[in-house]
Amino acid sequence: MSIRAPFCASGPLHSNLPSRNNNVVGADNFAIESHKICYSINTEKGKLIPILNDCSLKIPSGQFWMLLGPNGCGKSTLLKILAGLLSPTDGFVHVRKPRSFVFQNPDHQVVMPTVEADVAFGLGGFSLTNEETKFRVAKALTAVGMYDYLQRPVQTLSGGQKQRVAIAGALVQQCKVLLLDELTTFLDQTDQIGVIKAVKKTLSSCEDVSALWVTHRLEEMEYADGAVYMEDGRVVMHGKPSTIMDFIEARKASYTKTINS
Ligand SMILES: Nc1ncnc2c1ncn2[C@@H]1O[C@H](COP(=O)(O)OP(=O)(O)OP(=O)(O)O)[C@@H](O)[C@H]1O
Repeated sequence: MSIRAPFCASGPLHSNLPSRNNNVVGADNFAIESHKICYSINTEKGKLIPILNDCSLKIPSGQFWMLLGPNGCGKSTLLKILAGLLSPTDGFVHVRKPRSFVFQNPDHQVVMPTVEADVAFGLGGFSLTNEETKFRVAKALTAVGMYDYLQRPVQTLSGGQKQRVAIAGALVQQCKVLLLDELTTFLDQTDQIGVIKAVKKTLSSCEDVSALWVTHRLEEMEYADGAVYMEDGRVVMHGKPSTIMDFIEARKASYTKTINS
């Protein structure tokens, strides 16, 4: 799993969980599939706090999906489980690999002085020649519309540009699934649109890459192929964006109240 941040998960994913028939879960046409995931936290006083309950979803390969729901409903926790950063207490999860998790804060993403070096950083363990590295870096930066910034110092980039470089850092490792945690939170409106369009374009140009994008912004749904809606630690529904929008519209009063609180 590729992750461009201060902590990292390694080893086989959830090897303690039951394996299932491939016809039911983990089939190749789904990039992400979870079945009845539960996640609880043990407090120091020995109290068990349930965070996720029976979360099941299926996201087809090559698609761009959104994950929405009120504050505290469990979106980030679910995303971290899909990324392998947390292990579920119960249930089954299958995510195509390699997969990459990109964080909310653009300043936590970039680790090297120039754009080119930063994107190449993720190829450290790949034993590639210089030419191969340069080719892959150029391809990843082109996919997110940042090739012209190859030699730029990363500290001179805007937040949205840093996010796109972070996404290129994931793509350069030929990841199959991008897990994106509220990337537009710290960005101004132009950068927000720039990043979401870059992800959308990347998915059209890179064969078979899927993305799950956590957001609070309903206007971003116009870019989605599908959406997952959560409440109180549960996946309430997932499917076509229009169906999810209708559902949220019907609940808008409570949804708006919680996301604005
Ligand atoms: N380590 C933890 N200890 C205690 N509670 C936790 C912990 N991690 C998450 N929670 C709780 O689990 C719930 C879900 O958190 P999570 O961050 O997944 O929600 P979210 O939907 O991403 O929220 P937001 O939209 O505000 O980012 C919240 O009530 C949160 O306080």
